[in-house]
Amino acid sequence: MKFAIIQFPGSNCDTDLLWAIKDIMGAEGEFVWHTADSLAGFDGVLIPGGFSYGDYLRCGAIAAFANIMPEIKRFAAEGKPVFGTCNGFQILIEAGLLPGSLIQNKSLKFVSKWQGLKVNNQSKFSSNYDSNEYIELPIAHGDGQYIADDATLEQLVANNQIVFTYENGNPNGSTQAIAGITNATGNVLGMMPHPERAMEGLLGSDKGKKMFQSILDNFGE
Ligand SMILES: NC(=O)CC[C@H](N)C(=O)O
Repeated sequence: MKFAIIQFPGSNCDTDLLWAIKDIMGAEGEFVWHTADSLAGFDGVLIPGGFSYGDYLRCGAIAAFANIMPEIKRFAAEGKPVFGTCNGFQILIEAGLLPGSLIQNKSLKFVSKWQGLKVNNQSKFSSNYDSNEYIELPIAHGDGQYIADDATLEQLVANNQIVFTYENGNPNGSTQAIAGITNATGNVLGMMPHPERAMEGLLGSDKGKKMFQSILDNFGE
């Protein structure tokens, strides 16, 4: 599979994502600048973290109108995998590809640490994990508090769209401790934690690998 890693002014985990998908997972990957208008030849989209456009207006709000976004929306509508971590999650929400909102952490403070998570393995992005597996991944954000109206939350639960929830503390005050969700059709995933920073034991953990392996297994030929 060949993945497009979308770069915006202010992206900062783009190289980590490319390294994760290419060097660790052995798939193909290439950077795509936000002004591009085609994803021809790609099988998946990875949107990195960072501070696109300096987080101005709201995190992800300006990136959601980038030239490449209509193409990412087409890609998502065709059922191809679209993944966003941290600022990538914020961009997917601002673009309307995922429901709800991400607002400032309840503490009003930026939080950067390893965070416990529980994994729901009933998704195409998590099927390689054990049922309810406990993992720890790095988080680093100021605006990670997930909120949504009651109808949206009910739909997320009923449709099994909540993939990652915080365990051992809720670092940003997210509703129902939500850390990552998919869209209704299960091919777009956004999450605040950074699996691309947990790809080998030497760096603290390789628990992020199962997420990328799930994408390769479930969306590859
Ligand atoms: N690490 C990130 O991607 C940060 C996301 C966003 N800029 C925030 O502070 O919430």
